[in-house]
Amino acid sequence: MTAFDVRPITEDERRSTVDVLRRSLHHNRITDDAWARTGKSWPAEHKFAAFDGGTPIGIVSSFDTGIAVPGGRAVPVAAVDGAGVRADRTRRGVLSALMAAQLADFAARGVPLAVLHASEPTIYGRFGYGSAALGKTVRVARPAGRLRERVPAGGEVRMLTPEEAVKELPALYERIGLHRPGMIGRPDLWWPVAHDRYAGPEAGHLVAVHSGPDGDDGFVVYATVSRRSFDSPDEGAVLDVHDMHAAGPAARAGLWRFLLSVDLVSGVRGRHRPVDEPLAVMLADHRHAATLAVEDDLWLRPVDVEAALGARAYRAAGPVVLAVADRTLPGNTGHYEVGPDGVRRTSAAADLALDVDTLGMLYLGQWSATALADAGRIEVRDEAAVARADELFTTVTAPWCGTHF
Ligand SMILES: CC(=O)SCCNC(=O)CCNC(=O)[C@H](O)C(C)(C)COP(=O)(O)OP(=O)(O)OC[C@H]1O[C@@H](n2cnc3c(N)ncnc32)[C@H](O)[C@@H]1OP(=O)(O)O
Repeated sequence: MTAFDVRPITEDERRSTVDVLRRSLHHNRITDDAWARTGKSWPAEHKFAAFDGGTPIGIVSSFDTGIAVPGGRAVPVAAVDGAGVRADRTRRGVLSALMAAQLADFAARGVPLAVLHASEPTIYGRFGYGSAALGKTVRVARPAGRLRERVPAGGEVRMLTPEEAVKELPALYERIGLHRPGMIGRPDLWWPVAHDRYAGPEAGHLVAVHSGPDGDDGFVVYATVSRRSFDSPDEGAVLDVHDMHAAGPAARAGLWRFLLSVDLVSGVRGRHRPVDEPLAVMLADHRHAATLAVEDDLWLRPVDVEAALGARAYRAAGPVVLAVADRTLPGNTGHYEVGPDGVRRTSAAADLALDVDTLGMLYLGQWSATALADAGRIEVRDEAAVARADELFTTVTAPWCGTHF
């Protein structure tokens, strides 16, 4: 067993703790220049570190923002944007102690939900996080891949200079709004690292904006992966979409039309796109779009189960009583009646029993109760309640985060 103390970090410990995270993810230590540009993204606030003597050996970090939940409300959320333990101290309970401190802090501050993107899917279930929104990796082959004629059109796409992108993207993201369950707000501290991709000294990304009848309504940040030769269409560059948001179908189509029109390109690839983005059926030949992978993207943990359940809307169906078990935050363990008229704790017998991480999977509408029961994640005590839970929790639009953090 390694001896260590867990406590919030001080202002002076920001840089040493960002390096613990970076080294755990196999990045070099941050340079002075990069720290000067992006250090604002790593404030001391909301960070817990494990220390051996004065030396940090593990770190968890989060920032506060809002998340769209089914029904359209934006609810406060803690976005966990870093977790790492020094390689010689792993598997000794350091992350467990940090997560316990962080979750206790979220609960004490009344934050109803926490979210993260996981480096590995086996880590966070034990801390109550469930895989709540998937993302797909798509590739459209060029030059054959082109949009059908009747796909919405009419707007304009213009490329931004790095300076324009730094100035315009934050307001544009806000204007587009959190229109899908799972989308999160991007606070000021989120942007410096993003800006570095198109405006930093090693910037490899380009930015294009779509304008419709009411002004700017979509943007794409993409990188060009060049090839050695342009001798055949198969050997052109690949455009890698890093960040793309659109306010509606016309803006989305306009941005894809633009990407598919760039010369000397053999393919356009997007990672962690919404699973229901209808890209294939926007193409003249849908086989020119291939889904290469569907992966876990956003993980969600109800921190205050009653407040979390009460924050989202439900479709019309009879109520169900859920028995929720939560080992890390035992105050959540209990029975909850969930229906279109609201949510309340109850002493009534449970229809369905599940752990809090499975509730996280159900919450944004990605997984049906039927699928989770079939997978053995929901214990069914009343068979008829499964169909009611499907109806209550399902969403028309697939959840999607679309923000890397
Ligand atoms: C939100 C994000 O930032 S995602 C990025 C996460 N960070 C990384 O992937 C960086 C590289 N990895 C690491 O730094 C560390 O291995 C961490 C942070 C993932 C885990 O830290 P540790 O201190 O080793 O975790 P800890 O000892 O508390 O493990 C708790 C349990 O999780 C299990 N576990 C921890 N990491 C992993 C893993 N990568 N894969 C499978 N199981 C794991 C442990 O075996 C242990 O299980 P047990 O309770 O049954 O004994």
